Amino acid sequence: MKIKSLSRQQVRSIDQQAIEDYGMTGLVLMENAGRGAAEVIQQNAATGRVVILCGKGNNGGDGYVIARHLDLMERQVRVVSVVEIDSLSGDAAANAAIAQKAELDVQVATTAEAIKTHLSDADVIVDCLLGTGATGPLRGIYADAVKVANQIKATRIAIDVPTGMDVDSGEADPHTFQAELTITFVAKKTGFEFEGTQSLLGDIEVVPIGVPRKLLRPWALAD
Ligand SMILES: NC(=O)C1=CN([C@@H]2O[C@H](COP(=O)(O)OP(=O)(O)OC[C@H]3O[C@@H](n4cnc5c(N)ncnc54)[C@H](OP(=O)(O)O)[C@@H]3O)[C@@H](O)[C@H]2O)[C@H](O)CC1
Ligand SMILES: [K+]
Repeated sequence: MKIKSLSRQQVRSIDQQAIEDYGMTGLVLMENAGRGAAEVIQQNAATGRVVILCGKGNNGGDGYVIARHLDLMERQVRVVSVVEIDSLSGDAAANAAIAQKAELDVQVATTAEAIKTHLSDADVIVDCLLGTGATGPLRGIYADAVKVANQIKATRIAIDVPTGMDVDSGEADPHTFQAELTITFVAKKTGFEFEGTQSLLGDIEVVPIGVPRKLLRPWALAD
């Protein structure tokens, strides 16, 4: 089923309906998102060390799921959290805890220098810093993290939306993550259609996250 581009509000309400009306859980949606993204990463960047930059919200939570599934594929993978892990909550905190209990390589780096150190041997950099919860210009360590990531010679893959890009308007912060590939959930986002976003998005792959067809029908593109 092809879904038309969705706004922040639309994709977040689909999330809410899947949970409230269909009884799905955020953890199931996050697992589907992360597993699907890991499979697309494996298809597009099949070798080398993957370093995943994680923020404090559910976009970051996706990163811990992606790490677990790439580890299962026997990839070398490292998570770099730009915030203290105990500042995470909900599904993101749950997946960070699973990753740590699984003894995955999880590092906390809250300065540009520390981030640079942990990115220095990356062949692939995955942006799980901010997704549809981002508002306004990049704050603090997030701007630093994107700046450092854009300077490293590696394949850059954005999860859901390149950090720094507004998901509705396509407006890009001066330090927006420059992706070769953007893996986005449920559907493309309205902001992706705007002038100048192509050079930041790279190729776009849409990953379904298990939301029932009936729920998606109102946004389906006529076949
Ligand atoms: N149905 C789906 O598509 C699913 C998507 N998933 C993923 O979840 C994210 C959305 O997660 P959310 O927690 O709502 O938001 P983010 O992770 O994008 O943002 C987290 C927090 O970051 C802070 N923030 C916001 N703007 C900025 C900024 N400009 N600079 C710095 N920090 C910022 C803010 O927290 P504060 O406390 O600082 O205000 C945000 O709350 C979605 O994109 C997908 O990746 C689910 O995994 C599954 C279903
Ligand atoms: K992102």
